[in-house]
Amino acid sequence: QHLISSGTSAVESKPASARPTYEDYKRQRENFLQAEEYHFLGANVTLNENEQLVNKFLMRLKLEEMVKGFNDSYNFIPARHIFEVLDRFGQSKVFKVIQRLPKGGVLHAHDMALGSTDLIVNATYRENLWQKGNFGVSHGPQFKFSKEKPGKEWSLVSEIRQWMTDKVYDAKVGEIFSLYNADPLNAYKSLDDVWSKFQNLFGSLAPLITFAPVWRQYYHDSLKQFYDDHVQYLEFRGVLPDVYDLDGKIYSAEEIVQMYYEETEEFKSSHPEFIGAKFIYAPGRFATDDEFLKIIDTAKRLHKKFPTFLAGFDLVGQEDPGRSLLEFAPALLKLPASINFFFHAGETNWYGMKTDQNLIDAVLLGSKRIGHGFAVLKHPKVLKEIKRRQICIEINPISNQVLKLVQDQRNHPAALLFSDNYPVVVSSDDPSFWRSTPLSHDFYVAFTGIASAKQDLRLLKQLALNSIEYSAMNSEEKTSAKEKWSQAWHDQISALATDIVAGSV
Ligand SMILES: O=c1[nH]cnc2c1ncn2[C@@H]1O[C@H](CO)[C@@H](O)[C@H]1O
Ligand SMILES: [Zn+2]
Repeated sequence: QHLISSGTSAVESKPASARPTYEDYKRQRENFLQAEEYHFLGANVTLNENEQLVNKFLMRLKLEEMVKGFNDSYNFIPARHIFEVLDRFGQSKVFKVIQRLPKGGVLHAHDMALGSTDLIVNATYRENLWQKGNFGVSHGPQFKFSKEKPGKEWSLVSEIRQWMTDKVYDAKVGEIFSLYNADPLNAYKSLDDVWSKFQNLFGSLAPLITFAPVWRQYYHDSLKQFYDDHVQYLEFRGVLPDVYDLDGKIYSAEEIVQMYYEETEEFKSSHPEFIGAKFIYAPGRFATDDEFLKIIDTAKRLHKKFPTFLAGFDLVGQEDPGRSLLEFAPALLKLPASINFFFHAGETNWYGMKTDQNLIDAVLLGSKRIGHGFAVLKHPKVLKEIKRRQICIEINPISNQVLKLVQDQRNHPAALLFSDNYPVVVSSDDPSFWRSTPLSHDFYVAFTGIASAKQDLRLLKQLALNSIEYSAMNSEEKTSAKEKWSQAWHDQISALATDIVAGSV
């Protein structure tokens, strides 16, 4: 009898008193494997002729890389820390194909860590920038834009650049605003250790990046980098820090979101293939009750002023020491139901603590998507609910590695989500701080390191489609987004197919 196609499941059928014949066993085995593939994320996707050609090529490359890794996992990029293998991505042909594919949208990324470090370096070439202190081993100087010298210990960056040389100065800035370390496994002793450096990065970067002209430019240039990585849509989280200018003006939350909105509109009109961007207001989870009252008020005001550009609300910061969703629940439940929740939850290695319980609260509070959900496998009932309610899990593989939840991507819990068609998207969280591209590095790691060796182009296509489906766009926006993505996908697949036939890829 067939294990899968016959009505009786493996569990229902009694253990055989006799052993199966070899033929029966082989047939059952065949059915078993087929059933597994049947459940894969992407299994429902069909591929046309060109896509099949690209798929065959891509799978040959993927297999080559996997066989090399299977023989010696030291050769396998996803098995190693990204900082040890950053230059190896560029040598991978699979990576090159992934770079060219339209990947849909990034639904999980953060305001001050979107664009590459170059953008931060560029900002330090602006006039009126001052610094206090020197470049140390673990931290940099303080920065500030100001018409006048802010105090005795401050010097003009333009003057320091003269004696230091631009080359040296740029390199120092690049080092300071990144978690990159050539020896990452020794550099960071624990998750808390790397998180403290990570959190400090945001703090020290803020005075540089929150200068209004830089704020706009950084966001605009980041969108361009996403676009160049074939990402056509973005939903990003932001804390809305104090943005300032040379006249001493401090911008309100509304004014900051207005800047994002204007830059997005401008970018859309100069890049017609770009679908757009939305903003998720995501202040820190360390807020006191009093601060949270103000946060709630800001969320309501922003929701009123930007009913579509504001996608929703989230809370950010290290989850283990941070306050739990349960603590905020009374206030959160009073927010109008039209404000979507996109909570970070279960970004932890702990089990049975308040952190992984955030997953349950995220579900019960009606979160539309869950950021990371790293601990979700430990909560089968949550797994059931996210499928039933179609709550999308936003996985960020490289973030999880750099922030020390997983060392070897083959151990990433999202493998289960990929094996059983869960609602899931792949995102990059803070690509700036790990020197990765807006999405290609994470897609590559997910495709080769987390997914089954058997999962193919259909997985990548499904992930792109999911990023539209589970976005905060309304149905009309989604329809037009799908058109733009389909067009780009079709064009790139055709171009790839041509290159493959010509042997030029
Ligand atoms: O993966 C993450 N989990 C939780 N918080 C994060 C993550 N990445 C960035 N931030 C938080 O986002 C703020 C900037 O928007 C930062 O303050 C940082 O704490
Ligand atoms: Zn995040």
